[in-house]
Amino acid sequence: MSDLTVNEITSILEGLIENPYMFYVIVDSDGIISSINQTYLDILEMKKEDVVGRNILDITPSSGLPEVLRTGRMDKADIWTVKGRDTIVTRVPIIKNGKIIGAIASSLFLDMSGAKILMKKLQETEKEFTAILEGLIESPHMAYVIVDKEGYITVMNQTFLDILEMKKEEVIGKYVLEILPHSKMIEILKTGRVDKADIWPIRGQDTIVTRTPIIKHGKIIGAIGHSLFLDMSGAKILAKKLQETEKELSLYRDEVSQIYSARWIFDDLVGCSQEFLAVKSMARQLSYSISTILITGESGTGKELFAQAIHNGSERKNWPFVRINCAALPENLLESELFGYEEGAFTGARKGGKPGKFELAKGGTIFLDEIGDMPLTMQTKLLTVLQEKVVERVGGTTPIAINVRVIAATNRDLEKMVENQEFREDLYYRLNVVGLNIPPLRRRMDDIPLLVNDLIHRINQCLKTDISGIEPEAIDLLQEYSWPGNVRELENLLERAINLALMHGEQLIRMEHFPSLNQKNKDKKFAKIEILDDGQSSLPQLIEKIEKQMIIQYLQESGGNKQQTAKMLGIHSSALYRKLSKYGLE
Ligand SMILES: Nc1ncnc2c1ncn2[C@@H]1O[C@H](COP(=O)(O)OP(=O)(O)OP(=O)(O)O)[C@@H](O)[C@H]1O
Repeated sequence: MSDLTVNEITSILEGLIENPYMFYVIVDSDGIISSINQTYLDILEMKKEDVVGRNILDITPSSGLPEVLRTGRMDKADIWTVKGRDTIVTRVPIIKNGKIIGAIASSLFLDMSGAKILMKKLQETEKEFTAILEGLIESPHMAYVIVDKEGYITVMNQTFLDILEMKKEEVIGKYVLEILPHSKMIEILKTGRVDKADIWPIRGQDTIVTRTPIIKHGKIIGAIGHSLFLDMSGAKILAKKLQETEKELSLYRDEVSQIYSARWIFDDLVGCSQEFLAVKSMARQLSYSISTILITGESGTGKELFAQAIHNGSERKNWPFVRINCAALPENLLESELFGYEEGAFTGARKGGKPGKFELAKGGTIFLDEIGDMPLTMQTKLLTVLQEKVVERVGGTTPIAINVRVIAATNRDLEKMVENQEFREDLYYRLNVVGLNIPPLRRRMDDIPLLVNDLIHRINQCLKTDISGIEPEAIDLLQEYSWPGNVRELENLLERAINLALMHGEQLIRMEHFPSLNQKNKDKKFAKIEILDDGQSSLPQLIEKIEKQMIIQYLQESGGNKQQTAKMLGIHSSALYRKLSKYGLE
């Protein structure tokens, strides 16, 4: 406004204000009227030309404008009677470059009948409010006290009086600390803070107390304290229920953390062969990352152990490790197991729904075992989840964000499955961000002595036995076998051997305690001879044929490990090398 002249302001206002319920007058710095609207002229019963150019005091002797011109102060909402009608007048100085160059008076006309209706409504509302307040104050479930700004009690309801076993006249007008020595009301008066839902004992009963200052015109004029009284019998039932629920909850929590936890750590993974150590060190590295991992390897090689160790070596170790066997469930169940379901999603759906494994694994790791056996339609759904990082429960519509590391495992040849269109190629690449291949036991026969000792120790603990060890010949026997069932098979055979040893009253495991292995080794050798005996070869030729066949067979069984093959053949490795070159098998 300060950049405009009085005349400019006048013309703007003249254009704007043609409101019959508003009147205004503008004067310059000398109090000379420069503009006036029709509404005001009608009140004065004068014409514009008789008013403009004259001093405001000539027209309205009691005008407040000269005072505004003198002081530069604004008059907000002054009640002003014009021809017997009350109006609210606002007077504003017009200031330009720090100087008062004029003033405006404008007023909103109040129609008095309207004002009366307003007043009546206000009174009614007030009555209603008072009734509500009284109702509240007299509520038997609520204790109430009000103090004035000095801390003297002005109101106390019957409930509070009953608790204190006092009469109204004994408390009203008393200093609050005299009646309630530990009251915090004085602090509220001093600080103006609000205490919402404080737990406070009143006569030995814990109650929920709220304390609020009463503020008028920015000043604290008192304070209210009220408490919600719990019916004690109800409260006790509630408390009992709460305790029971808490117990139940902690039981579930324990159960969940027991079920969904990983046991194995890297130190438990036994092996000293080059191949095994390389895989172990790679897995250790992977535990620091969050990438999805695909663990491949034959059945019983320790894929799940590796997955657990990776989880336990990661930052997620205190969160769940949730395993799901994708081969064990039919397709429809697999979906609800993985993603959960909402109440009423299908007949038999549990009330309240059920979280899926992805939800349960929140913050942790989900281990998708036997991923190669997942049906194609589920593969598509899994791919979407991995891409979008949200799951939707079966029958639900709300997406749930998941923060889960995925480790998948399979003993199947996924690449071949992709070729045969039995496994989605895009899912394969999404899972195989990092691949970890656990070598079969026959490719790392050097691990056998260590593994055997570790397994004997574990089986001893489990069966509460005390087998002292194993004889070297038995170890040799174990190292000659091809272990199609890998470490799991070794574990089973050892357990059987321990039982046999104990039955014979022995503490040491010997070759004889592996009858099936002895038999298998014999069968294998006989089988080869039978196949090779064509009845036409001379003896030296036949011997050479047998030798060549055996070398090929053992090489295959040991995964090309020559040292291992030599051991299986019972010859020195240099002899094996000579024979390899003799038969063109290098
Ligand atoms: N390096 C190891 N050190 C100690 N024990 C091992 C090792 N590898 C495997 N085992 C033993 O072998 C058993 C089988 O391991 P695991 O279940 O992890 O194999 P897997 O490859 O996941 O098998 P599957 O493909 O059948 O699910 C384990 O219970 C464990 O006792």
